[in-house]
Amino acid sequence: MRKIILLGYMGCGKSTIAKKLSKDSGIAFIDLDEYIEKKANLSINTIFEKHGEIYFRKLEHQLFVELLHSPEEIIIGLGGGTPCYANNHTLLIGEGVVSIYLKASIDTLYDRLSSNKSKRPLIANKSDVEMKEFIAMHLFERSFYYNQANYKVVVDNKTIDQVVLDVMCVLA
Ligand SMILES: Nc1ncnc2c1ncn2[C@@H]1O[C@H](COP(=O)(O)OP(=O)(O)O)[C@@H](O)[C@H]1O
Ligand SMILES: O=C(O)C1=C[C@@H](OP(=O)(O)O)[C@@H](O)[C@H](O)C1
Ligand SMILES: [Mg+2]
Repeated sequence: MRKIILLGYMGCGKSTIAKKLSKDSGIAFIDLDEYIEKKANLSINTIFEKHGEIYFRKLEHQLFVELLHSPEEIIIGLGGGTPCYANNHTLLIGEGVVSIYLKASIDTLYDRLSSNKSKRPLIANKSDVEMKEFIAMHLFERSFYYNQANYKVVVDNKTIDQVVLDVMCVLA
């Protein structure tokens, strides 16, 4: 059954939109980060701290593939880095998969992430000035992978409901 995949940079709204889209459409959703935390019985922060990022990326790949192979139709909210490692970007296209890049500007990401850093190990210890530079560089590096998605929805200055409607239009 079809897999609806939401991807994009940290803070673009993947987890939030996946949840609301699920509520409005009746299609079940799984947030990949939450799935990883449940399977590892550890928070994302603790996985990074105790085992390191490479371990996290391997687990992320393994569990993403597991979800893609599940028999049900599901909405999957990825982590910001998922498409950028282990050739996961090649899994964003193909039969039975609809992938949507939730595209946000550096300013939108900065505004959302500056008050939401603590559970995101890649930015948790950065100052506001460092954050802005980091997001700009990192988004540039990752854009190639995000642009592999089947569709793109711009999220800047849109409410959660508006973004969900835009995603539903793509799926219709
Ligand atoms: N369209 C939106 N408008 C305003 N705030 C949003 C919107 N989408 C998400 N947010 C907020 O941005 C923050 C990051 O959202 P989240 O869903 O965790 O992003 P991601 O999973 O992509 O990292 C949260 O505080 C969330 O409430
Ligand atoms: O961009 C990344 O590499 C990451 C994004 C996070 O997910 P969100 O995009 O939901 O914050 C989470 O998977 C982890 O902290 C690494
Ligand atoms: Mg998330």
